[in-house]
Amino acid sequence: MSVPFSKMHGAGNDFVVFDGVSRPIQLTPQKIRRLADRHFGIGCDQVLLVERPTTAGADFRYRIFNADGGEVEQCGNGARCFVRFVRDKRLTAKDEIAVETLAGMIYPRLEADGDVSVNMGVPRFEPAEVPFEAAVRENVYDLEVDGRIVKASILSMGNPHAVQLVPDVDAAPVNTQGPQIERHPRFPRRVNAGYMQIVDRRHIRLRVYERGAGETLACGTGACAAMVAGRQRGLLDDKVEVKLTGGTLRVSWAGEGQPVWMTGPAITVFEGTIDLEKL
Ligand SMILES: N[C@@H](CCC[C@H](N)C(=O)O)C(=O)O
Repeated sequence: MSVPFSKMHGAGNDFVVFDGVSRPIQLTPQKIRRLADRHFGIGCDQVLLVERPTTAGADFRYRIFNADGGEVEQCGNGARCFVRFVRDKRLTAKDEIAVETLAGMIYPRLEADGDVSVNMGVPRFEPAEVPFEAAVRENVYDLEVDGRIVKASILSMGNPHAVQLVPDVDAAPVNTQGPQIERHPRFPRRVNAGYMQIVDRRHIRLRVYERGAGETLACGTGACAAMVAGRQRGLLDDKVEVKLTGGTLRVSWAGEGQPVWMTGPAITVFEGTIDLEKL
């Protein structure tokens, strides 16, 4: 039986989105890999599934699957597309939505100009999230990669990130070193590897080698993690524009213990139907 889907993107990070509220959608890792395949499927970085909530007070449950088929905790660009999707499909009329994710609740808000802002929650640095014995100054850790020491800020935006400072993001070894960091033995659940160039105190450039998806044109949680990492190193103000390959996001963070806010676009590219049984 064919089911409807929407093909969406947020700053070029692209998604296949299913409505699991109106009908049950059964996805397996193998089906997700096939859907995400840019030659044999629809093609996307992540598959998103909107479902009824299981938590009191939540409006929806939002599930995220990387292109490699694995279910993950959080996706920032996806959260914005999620809002556009539930509004366009008339699954809610609310502007502010309480959303259950594997990483806990998030609270996205549709803005008057069509952009979406998301309260992405409080960044975490505690040992359960950061598998290193000793914190070092400004949350920067030494990682050994190919016999060389790489300095990275390690933190969780619900999902794990390792963010490096680089002088020129265009020349950063995103696709050579990124996969090694993603699967570095220090990260048993793997990690998203970010490369941040500081332009000035209110502007950064960023590329991210995403866990389970490879380099994407934008990573929302990666943008939040990079901004927090830059703030911890004393290099950024509390409101920053993050320029990614596929677009720009606005991120603000007042400091430790406070949530990170991210604002940016959420675009529907096309809609279609697909027979999940025949994948
Ligand atoms: N593209 C996303 C992050 C998706 C999940 C990530 N690859 C992970 O495995 O944690 C974003 O916009 O945040």
